[in-house]
Formats: sequence, structure tokens, C-alpha cells
Amino acid sequence: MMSLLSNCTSGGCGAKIGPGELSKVLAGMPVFSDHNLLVGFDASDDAAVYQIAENTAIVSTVDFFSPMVDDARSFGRIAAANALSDVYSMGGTPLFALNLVCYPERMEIDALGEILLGGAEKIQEAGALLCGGHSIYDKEPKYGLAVTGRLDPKQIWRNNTPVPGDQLILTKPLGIGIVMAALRGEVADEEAVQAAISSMQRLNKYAAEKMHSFPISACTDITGFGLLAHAREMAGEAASLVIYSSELPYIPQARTYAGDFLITAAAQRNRNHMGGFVDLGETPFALQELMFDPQTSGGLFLSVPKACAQELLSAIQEVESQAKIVGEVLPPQNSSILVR
Ligand SMILES: Nc1ncnc2c1ncn2[C@@H]1O[C@H](COP(=O)(O)OP(=O)(O)OP(=O)(O)O)[C@@H](O)[C@H]1O
Ligand SMILES: [Mg+2]
Repeated sequence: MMSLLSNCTSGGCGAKIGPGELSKVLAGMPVFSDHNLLVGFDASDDAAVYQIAENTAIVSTVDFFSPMVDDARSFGRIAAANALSDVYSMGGTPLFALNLVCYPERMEIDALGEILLGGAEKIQEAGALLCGGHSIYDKEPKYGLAVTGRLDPKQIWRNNTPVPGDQLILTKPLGIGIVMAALRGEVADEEAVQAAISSMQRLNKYAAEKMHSFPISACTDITGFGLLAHAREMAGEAASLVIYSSELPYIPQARTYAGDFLITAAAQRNRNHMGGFVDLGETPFALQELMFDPQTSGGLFLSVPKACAQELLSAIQEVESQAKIVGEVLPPQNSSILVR
């Protein structure tokens, strides 16, 4: 199989335009408002939500990126799991998806078939339908989905409504970006690469299904901006979040690689963006890097009342064994995020 990685310069969610730059551009956009548009891009949430009937809203999202692994089938699965994730993180159920394909004319067309089969597997696993797409030639391969789902408008899991007193749960291990950087540098341990690939391919569906019987205050998925920037978005103006650095789940080798400065430009962009908002305390450097590390198809990060946090964690751990309670919500403090 021809190398996907040698045909692209940056892959996965680490290639996202930085949060600072994105919000500058979006601030110049006209405001689109309508009483049926329950969540638009002004909220910087995971997906748009539009109400179409008293008890029904549609949730809509799009995501695509370049390969971060060489195996075409795996890349397809990862890109689709990542795109579907934003529907789960809003509390929705995926209904149907469209393929977005950019592919170099010089590359074998069979590899594209493999990418699309990987994506189709995940769409089937999600219980959704593939119903079309769009495909163009481009210098580098890119793949993703536009996904439409449904949800109950009274049960939207917004990303910025945590309640002081809540606890915070993270459902997948951190360190994906660091392990992928080590893979590109050809120094990654095979076990770490397999852990990263299976985590990226894993649908957030299973954790989300466990969450539906609990009063979730806020939820997002951890992607290119890293845990701390997503936490900052969640904190908003009405809360501060405490992150327990010693409780974070991560791929063990990723901490070693970070200690060896195998870090990414995207993580440094995330660190610079967070400068004034986070109090890192005495947190060791490698753990800091794990919290700034861009995740591709990362886990759900959610805020839930303390009274049911342990019960929800146990339920999620039945399907995501590495899920942990990683912090708590406080009323606003000097810093938006306090790492302890
Ligand atoms: N070019 C764009 N035009 C309009 N809105 C945009 C554009 N790019 C991003 N957004 C919006 O900015 C917000 C943040 O985008 P971002 O892609 O980080 O969210 P996300 O979809 O949750 O990320 P991820 O897919 O990595 O989980 C979202 O509301 C998104 O719709
Ligand atoms: Mg998201």
C-alpha cells in the first residue's frame, strides 16, 4: 500500500486553524439568528442545532482532515469516528452522513476505496446511513464527513454550561498527538501506536449512550485544541474548572515522549492561546504537554452533578475502561482553569 503519510504535511485535528485565529476571523462574520437556531457558530459549540418540531431538533456538523496514519482503512475509520463525535457530544443520534473527499490524482485509487470503506464501517456502527458526498482532486488526501443527527431540543448538551459543584469526566486517554508525532519521527513504540489508533477509531457513541440517563450539565469532545482549551471553552464566564493532573488518563508512552520534547507545533499554539487563562501550578512539564496535546477523535469531556458523578463514571467505565473523574467545577476564580 502506498504511504498516505508521505503524501501529506500535517494530519488529524492537529492541522486545525488555531483557536485564537479562528475566533478572530469568525468575529468578523455577520450574525445569523433565528428562533429555531438553538446553537449557531457564535456559541463555538461542537455542532449546530436547529429545531424543526416541538420535540425534535436536527444537529449538523462537518469535519475532515489529512491522514495521521499510513493504513487507509484505519484513516477512514478515524476520520468518520471524529466527524460523528460532534453529534454525540451534543447529545444527539447520527441519522445520515455525506463523504467529503480530496484526493491526489497521482495516488492509487484503491487506497481511496479503502478510506471510504473504513468510513462506511463507522457510519454503519453508528446506526446511520451514508447517502452521498463530494470528491475533488487536491495536492494532499483529506477525508471526513458532514453528519446530520437528531436530538431532543430540551436535552442539548452544550459545551459551556457547567454548574459549580459538578465533577468532570474524561472518557478517553490523552496523548494521541504526541504518539502520532513520535510515529512521524519513527521513534514510536508499536504498542503506543496501536493504543492511539484504537482510541481514535472508537466511537463516542458508547459513552454517550451511558450518559443519556444522567442530568449532564455540559459536554464537549476533546480534539485539536487540547484538553485545556476545551476546558476553557467549557468554563465560560460563569465558572472555573479545576483539573486534577494526577487523575488524567493518558497513553503511558506519551508522557515519556513529551518528557523527551517530542511535541507538536499545534500543542505550542494551544499553550500560547491559553497563556492568561490557566494556572498550571506545579504541574510537571510532560503532564502539561498532555493537556495541551491536540487530540484526533478524542474522548468526551463532561460536567455532571457530584451526586451522580461516581455512578455515571462506573457506567461509562463498562464501555470506556480508561474513563476517569478528572476535575471539578468552581464559581469563577482568578483563573479560568486551575490545574492541581
Ligand atoms: N470556517 C468557518 N465558518 C463558520 N464557522 C466555523 C468555521 N470554522 C469553524 N467554525 C465554527 O467554529 C466553532 C468551533 O469550531 P471547531 O471546528 O473547533 O469545533 P468542533 O467542530 O467542535 O471541533 P471538532 O470537530 O474538532 O470537535 C464551531 O461552532 C464551528 O461551527
Ligand atoms: Mg467538537
